[in-house]
Amino acid sequence: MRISANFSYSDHHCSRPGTLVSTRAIMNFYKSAALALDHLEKNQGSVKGSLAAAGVNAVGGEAKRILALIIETLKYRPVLLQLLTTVPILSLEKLTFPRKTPFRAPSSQSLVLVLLHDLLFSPRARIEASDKWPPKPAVMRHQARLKAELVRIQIKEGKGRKEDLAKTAGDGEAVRYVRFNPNAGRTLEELFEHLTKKGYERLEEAVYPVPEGKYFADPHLPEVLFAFPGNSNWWVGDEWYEGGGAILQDKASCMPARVLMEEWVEGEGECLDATAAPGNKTSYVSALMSNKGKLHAFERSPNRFKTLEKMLAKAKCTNVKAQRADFTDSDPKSKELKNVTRILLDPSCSGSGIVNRLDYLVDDDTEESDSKNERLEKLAGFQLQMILHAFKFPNVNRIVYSTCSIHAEEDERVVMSALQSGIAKERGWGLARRAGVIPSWERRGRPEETGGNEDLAESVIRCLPEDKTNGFFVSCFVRNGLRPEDGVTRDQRPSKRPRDVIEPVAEDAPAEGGGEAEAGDERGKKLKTEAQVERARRKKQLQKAKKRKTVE
Ligand SMILES: C[S@@+](CC[C@H](N)C(=O)[O-])C[C@H]1O[C@@H](n2cnc3c(N)ncnc32)[C@H](O)[C@@H]1O
Repeated sequence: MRISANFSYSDHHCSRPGTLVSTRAIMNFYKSAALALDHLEKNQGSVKGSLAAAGVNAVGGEAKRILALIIETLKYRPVLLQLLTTVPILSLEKLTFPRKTPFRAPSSQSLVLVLLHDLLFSPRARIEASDKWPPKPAVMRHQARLKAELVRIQIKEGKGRKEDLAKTAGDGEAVRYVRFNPNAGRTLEELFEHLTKKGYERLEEAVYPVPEGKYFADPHLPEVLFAFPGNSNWWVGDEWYEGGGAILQDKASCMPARVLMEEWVEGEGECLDATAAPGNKTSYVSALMSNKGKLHAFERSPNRFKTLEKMLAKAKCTNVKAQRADFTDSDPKSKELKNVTRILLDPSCSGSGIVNRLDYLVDDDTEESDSKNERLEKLAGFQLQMILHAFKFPNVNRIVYSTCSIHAEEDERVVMSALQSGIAKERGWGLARRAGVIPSWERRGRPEETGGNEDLAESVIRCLPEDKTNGFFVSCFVRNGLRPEDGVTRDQRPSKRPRDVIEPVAEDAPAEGGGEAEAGDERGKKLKTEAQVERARRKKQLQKAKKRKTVE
């Protein structure tokens, strides 16, 4: 992908000949770009679409300049974020860059990112704004440190030019993760010895990118997960891999099982993986149960069920009872399932988090797109239906819902709709607080998607490729947990206040990603999320407005 940006960011300091742009316009220029960046982080989509969606009213040359700045900032985003960890401008300049910004203002982080881009990577290497505009001096105060730090990163990465630090496709693969599986019968010490024999040295601390020939314990899941350089392949034909003792699994994909099994004690009850194939999470849950007790695994697709069976056999999971069945057909009160206390729900999703490329950013959005939105709506309806079914299990006290999607439609909005459902209220389902959901993981939910409730947003996990994982989302429902009505803490009018789930609406059952029809106990009926209701309302309004225009 190559994006042309053959114009400069002009203003009255260094403008194109004959152009005079006011200071206010320049400030808006940076703010607009930052607003669009915020929108992209939350919703993905294309850069072009993000301008309008973020409420930026720019056309022609101005829109082009803003778009170029956004694209260029995204290309350097990983290195800019790295700089912000060593030169923490956001905390050093709190007054100018507050943690919470007013409604309709860009986040401080996005604003700093676009300013840093211009200072460090634009052709003129400067922030094109008046010195009186507070964000500019706040960044400039750290100019020397930033430049020195950038040179250090450049040397460390072996890049001749700073432009070579731009993100390229495949960056997300710079780390390969291997999970140790104790079910296979060998110890971690034995794995370490094996790796030493293979020529790998274990580091005491995390270093990114992982140096050639080295590996280390992942800082968030140190007992089981190990990070290797992106180009490693020692496991090909290796006895540990073939014997199921070493499992290749992305870091984010390990999180749901870990969160599900928090404070698990043997004898508490049974566990259930509602959507199990290919079985990576199932095998991790099994390991966290020490391969004891009973773990029910549901998988609806016949082909994927075969893969699941193979995977479980290879990983030596002897406590799993796998069945090729639809989870929503299961009877929560049955003798077989009534002792289940924990459920893992990792249903089919759009998979948008797995995208490791920037090309989606420049797609034209002529169709950003009704069909895409419709697909997300269907998925969200199906995902919600799965959660509501899990809520019915009489003895379940913990349900982890995860997706490999970065779309709020499938993540926070589904969770909010589930929390607003009648059954959640009746049975006291809420969210587990951050303390029980890998609290050391920094990237949490989007408060604007939780009705402004920061505690709710904090209680869920989001991952993005720049976290050296796939894009991912993890939430954890518990009885008597945090609920939407437990205090809105953000001084902001929520952009989308969740409403009650509308149930049921007589329509065909929704189809999910794989194109298979979903069916639950509300057979032939479709549950609508708040997002779906909102979208339908907007569509109607638009149609009305169009009609009015035609008449006029
Ligand atoms: C995202 S994948 C699960 C990945 C798995 N948790 C892992 O980590 O290996 C979703 C799976 O759920 C299955 N599935 C979808 N709807 C289902 C349902 N209603 N009941 C059981 N399985 C379902 C799909 O066939 C697919 O294999």
